[in-house]
Amino acid sequence: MTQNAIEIRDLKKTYRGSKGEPEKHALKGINLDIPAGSIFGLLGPNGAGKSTMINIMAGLVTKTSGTVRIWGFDQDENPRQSRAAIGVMPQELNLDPFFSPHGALEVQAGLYGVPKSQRRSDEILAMVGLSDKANAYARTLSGGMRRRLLLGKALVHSPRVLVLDEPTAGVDIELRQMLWTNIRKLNKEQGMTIILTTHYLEEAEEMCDEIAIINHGELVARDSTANLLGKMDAKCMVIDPVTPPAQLPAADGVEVTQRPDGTLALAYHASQTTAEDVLRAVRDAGIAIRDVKTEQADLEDVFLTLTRGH
Ligand SMILES: Nc1ncnc2c1ncn2[C@@H]1O[C@H](COP(=O)(O)OP(=O)(O)OP(=O)(O)O)[C@@H](O)[C@H]1O
Repeated sequence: MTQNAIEIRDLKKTYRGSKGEPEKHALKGINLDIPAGSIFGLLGPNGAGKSTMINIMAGLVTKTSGTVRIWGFDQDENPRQSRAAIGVMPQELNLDPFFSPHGALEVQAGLYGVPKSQRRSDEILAMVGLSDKANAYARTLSGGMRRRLLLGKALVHSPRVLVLDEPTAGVDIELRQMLWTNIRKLNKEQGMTIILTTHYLEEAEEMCDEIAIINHGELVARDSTANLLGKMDAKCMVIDPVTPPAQLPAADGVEVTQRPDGTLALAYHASQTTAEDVLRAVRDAGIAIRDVKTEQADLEDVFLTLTRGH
């Protein structure tokens, strides 16, 4: 077994500008190793370059320069083996309306040269919960069913590495749980390396062992989820006082601002200060609390924190 499922070296992608627009440097020299057997999160704001990177791995977009090895196979030197090692569940729900789910899996298996005797279409349909729709027209499938079928299609050639581009964007809780369960199962039982892009910090926190963050085509962070979340523990408690405060609360590690609506925003780091410490500072300042809520750092804040100084 190779140690790294993916090895990316100095990967660059420049899109030519259309109609007099300047060219776009979507990836500016990425170096990244993704350990075999991990669940790896690729995070970044819109336009950061995530899809470009994934599509290069999948062989759907041509890189400008650099090397990509998938399961030890260099994409340029061993295109067939590197392609066989990876399966991709795309973001768009593009399915051929004329194929049933069973038909779609068979066609996909054919494309990858999987012999009939080794096809697992029924097993895959059962896994993604589509057995009862095996022979229905794709156009009669709901959005959630289509997404499950796309996951199934990515699995027909039993890839070592599974890439999921925004697997749970806009899906309901039930489907999200199902996708998460399936992904964990593939990782645990088959040792499949999973790479997923997501906008949801919660998803990354719950699913991923390690995370890379890209911004403007550059890698700005790469660490274990635990370490990154440690850096992302900025919280904010918002207090609505019964009467305007005579003095502002003061405590170590707490930054207080008065908002225009009369509420007090108390920013702190959960790893250093507890909510109880913050509340005590409020009470010590003689402030009676009408209402209280907490705001968590979202990906946007995390980015600001992580990219500050870059
Ligand atoms: N075919 C293309 N031609 C020109 N520019 C492109 C093309 N595809 C992407 N880009 C540009 O490259 C940059 C990176 O885009 P990319 O889709 O990889 O980002 P992303 O991180 O996947 O964003 P999202 O989360 O919105 O999918 C963006 O500025 C985008 O406008």
